[in-house]
Amino acid sequence: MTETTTLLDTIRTPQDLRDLTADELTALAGEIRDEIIQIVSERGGHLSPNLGVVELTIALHRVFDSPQDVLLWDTGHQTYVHKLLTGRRDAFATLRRPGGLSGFPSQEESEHDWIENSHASTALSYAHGMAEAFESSDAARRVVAIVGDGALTGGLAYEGLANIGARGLPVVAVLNDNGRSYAPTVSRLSVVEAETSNCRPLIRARERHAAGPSANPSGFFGALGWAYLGPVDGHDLTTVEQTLRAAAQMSEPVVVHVVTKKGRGHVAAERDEEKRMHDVAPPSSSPPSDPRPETYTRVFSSALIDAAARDSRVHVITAAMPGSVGLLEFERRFPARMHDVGLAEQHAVTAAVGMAWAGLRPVVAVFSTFLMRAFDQINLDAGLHGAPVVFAVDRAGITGSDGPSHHGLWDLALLTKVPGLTVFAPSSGSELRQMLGFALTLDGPTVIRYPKGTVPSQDIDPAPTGRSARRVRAGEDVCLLAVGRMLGPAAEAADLLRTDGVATTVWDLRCVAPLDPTAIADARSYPLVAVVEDGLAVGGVASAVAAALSGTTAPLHIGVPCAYQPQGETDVLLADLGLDARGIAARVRGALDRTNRGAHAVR
Ligand SMILES: Cc1ncc(C[n+]2csc(CCOP(=O)(O)OP(=O)(O)O)c2C)c(N)n1
Ligand SMILES: CC(=O)[C@@H](O)[C@H](O)COP(=O)(O)O
Ligand SMILES: [Mg+2]
Repeated sequence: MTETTTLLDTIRTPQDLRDLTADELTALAGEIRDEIIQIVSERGGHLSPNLGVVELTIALHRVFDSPQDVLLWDTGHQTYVHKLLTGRRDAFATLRRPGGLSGFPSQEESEHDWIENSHASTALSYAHGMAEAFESSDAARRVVAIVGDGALTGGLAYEGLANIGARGLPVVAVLNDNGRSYAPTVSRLSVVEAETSNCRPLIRARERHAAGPSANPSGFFGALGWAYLGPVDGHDLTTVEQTLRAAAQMSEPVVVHVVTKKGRGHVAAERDEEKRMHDVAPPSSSPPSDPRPETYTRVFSSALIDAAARDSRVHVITAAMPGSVGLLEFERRFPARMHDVGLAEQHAVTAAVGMAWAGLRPVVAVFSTFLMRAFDQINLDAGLHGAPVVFAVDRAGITGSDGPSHHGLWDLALLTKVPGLTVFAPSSGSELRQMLGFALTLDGPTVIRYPKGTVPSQDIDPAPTGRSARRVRAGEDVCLLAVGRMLGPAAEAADLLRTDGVATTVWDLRCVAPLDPTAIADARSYPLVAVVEDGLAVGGVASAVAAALSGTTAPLHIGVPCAYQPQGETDVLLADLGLDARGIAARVRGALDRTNRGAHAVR
């Protein structure tokens, strides 16, 4: 029996949308929501951002001729509808799986996709560049940037707005204003626009959309050289389409301000006060355990609350991810000391230096991958001034299904090059807790980097406090220097090596900048040293150890190649990279064999 053919089944390319009636479009929107809710519920992913842009995406693909016209999705987590309408409906069930559809746009997947990374606030910069090129070649191609209200709190977005406005390039910027990042969006430009242009709060301007769009030369966008259409109801497909068609005819930069509801059509999402079910974890394969397994993020959250209870100078800054980095309870306990600066990591770092200068003890809680855009601020605002800022760098190392733009692989290689920056890598929850308490006593900048996921069920050889590394087991053939969560696999690899008769010492480095002289002095006495890190193999901790051991044995670099790593299950990705016990042991055996062959060759 043939399965019932749905309208969605009939959409193979965006052109198939053109002939649908208004009723069919409404029915299609319902099918799309059902599909997204089903697949995300089964696999995890970004739920509410996508439910909020169903009508908008349909209208965009009816008005503009992708890929001749360019649709640039900022941050890209809200492109599931776009993927369903551009020939990927059959593959949609592979979303975020190894080898499956990416959770973000992917040029490899489709000619309709452009911006692959999920790092926010970039679309208008890409749009500026493409519009300049089309202008110079008289190419009749429209450039459309779809930017969330959260993404519009990132500084790079303003740089794009200013440049496009100054050049008067015919870019259409669709402001998808659902009032939220994860939490309610701070410093919402859309409110500024509504108030400035109409001296009315956005909520009253929402009533205005019924009167239809009107070009508005005044207001914030007008000051930057943009026309402004809206705000319009982003779920009223007819109005959105009309407004986009009006914008498509304009020969100047124009903002189309659509007001959408994050999670539209899914009651649980609409009621989720924390984050409107922005992202949903895949259902756990194991039965819920009580208590919940402890994660590094939850340990950080608890340790920070304890530190803040002891010291009123402790403040914390997040860049629009309070829940993801574990600050919700802190915010409930110390609302005046929790600062959400929006999608603005560079601002977060330098504001923290300002706080430190004025006598506070600021902590910046941020994903490793997103912190990288603030390297200059860490280096020359925090590092150069030796400011006592603590960076709680979450999601360090391989992170899993979000793929190459989310793995936190560059922090060790970059942050260990900042003079005076202390870098800790805890291997357990107790170490993380100790390190945070200790970092808040230091008079210079400190990084504590830790991975996504649960802490080891038991510490390997609980360590004394302080900065020192610690030796887990004594031996004399091989010295493994483990970084952070790599202590577990390194200790297991040591057990495997010992069954081969290879005496192996394992160090839990704990502090990777500056390196612990005790561990380095010990490592000098071994014929073979290996550094195991879930960061870049070249330029990271292993390179620092090689410099420290210079003149003696050059260490094995057991880490991640300098390449973009795919999406997948974290443990599988780590094993594929040789960062599990078997892989580490195999690398060491190989080095020993080469050493032994070399010794035989010399005789
Ligand atoms: C530079 C950067 N920092 C943090 C994030 C994590 N992040 C992903 S989506 C999101 C919220 C985006 O809000 P908005 O642009 O309004 O899009 P919405 O989800 O509301 O559609 C954040 C903070 C990111 N993608 N990029
Ligand atoms: C798109 C984005 O950047 C975040 O939503 C990210 O997907 C969350 O990652 P975690 O699952 O690690 O919280
Ligand atoms: Mg938003």
